[in-house]
Amino acid sequence: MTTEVRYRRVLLKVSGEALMGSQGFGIDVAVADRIAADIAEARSLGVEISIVIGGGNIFRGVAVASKGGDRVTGDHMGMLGTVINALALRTSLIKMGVETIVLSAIAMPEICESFSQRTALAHQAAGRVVIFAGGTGNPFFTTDSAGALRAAEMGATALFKATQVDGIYSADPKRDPDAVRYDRLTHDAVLQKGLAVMDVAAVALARENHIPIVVFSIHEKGEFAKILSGGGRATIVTD
Ligand SMILES: Nc1ncnc2c1ncn2[C@@H]1O[C@H](COP(=O)(O)OP(=O)(O)OP(=O)(O)O)[C@@H](O)[C@H]1O
Ligand SMILES: O=c1ccn([C@@H]2O[C@H](COP(=O)(O)O)[C@@H](O)[C@H]2O)c(=O)[nH]1
Repeated sequence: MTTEVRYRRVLLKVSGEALMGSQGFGIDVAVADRIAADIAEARSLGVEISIVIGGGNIFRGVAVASKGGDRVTGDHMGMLGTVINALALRTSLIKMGVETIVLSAIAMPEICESFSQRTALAHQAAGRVVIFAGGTGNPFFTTDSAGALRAAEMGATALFKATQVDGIYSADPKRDPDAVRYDRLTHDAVLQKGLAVMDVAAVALARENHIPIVVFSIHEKGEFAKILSGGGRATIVTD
């Protein structure tokens, strides 16, 4: 079915941290299944969706660096965590009947195919959901930057960040109860105000490629499809 939607081709950045549910670490399969159901619902609107998955539920390189360890090794560990998450989300999507392929920025041919833009576009054209694992494949980046990068490479008309909060605030709402939520912002304003919901490199790359960013809560069931259909609760960042 094809319905009237805000965006026809989107890159969805899924929070790794959200995957752990209330467990405190790792993957709660029920949460992965729920996120997969939301993706399947959005797809049924006729939207082409590719996904970058984070790794915050498993490992972040800065955790090693903050304890005096080697940042690059820590980042390698973080990127490997995103591959684990990608395999879990693929399993959940396949259970929902959604044809899904994992492409990794770091070659591991026994486990999944390697990323190339050509391969990714071919899978997308064949109607598959593509999950990009391994971030950008480089240390000192995040999966938000990978999201902006893959959005540009896939010709996505929006970058959706499905995260722990329901939009962008004047400060981190988890730390500042007086933080005020924005409905709309420009890329420039996000950068100038130093709003840390996404890293600077990701916002700058989206700005350069005129890709809107949509920040919404991953915890609200059905929100992804609602926003695509013109409703829902999100902060929308445009030029
Ligand atoms: N100005 C802000 N507006 C909204 N959230 C903010 C802001 N500043 C900081 N944050 C925090 O940023 C977090 C989202 O960033 P982050 O990418 O680290 O998490 P994530 O989406 O769970 O990703 P992952 O687990 O994949 O790394 C929010 O949960 C929120 O607490
Ligand atoms: O391009 C990338 C993407 C990620 N990393 C490392 O992985 C972890 C997990 O990613 P999150 O975006 O924090 O969810 C990240 O902290 C980095 O350590 C990377 O090195 N390069």
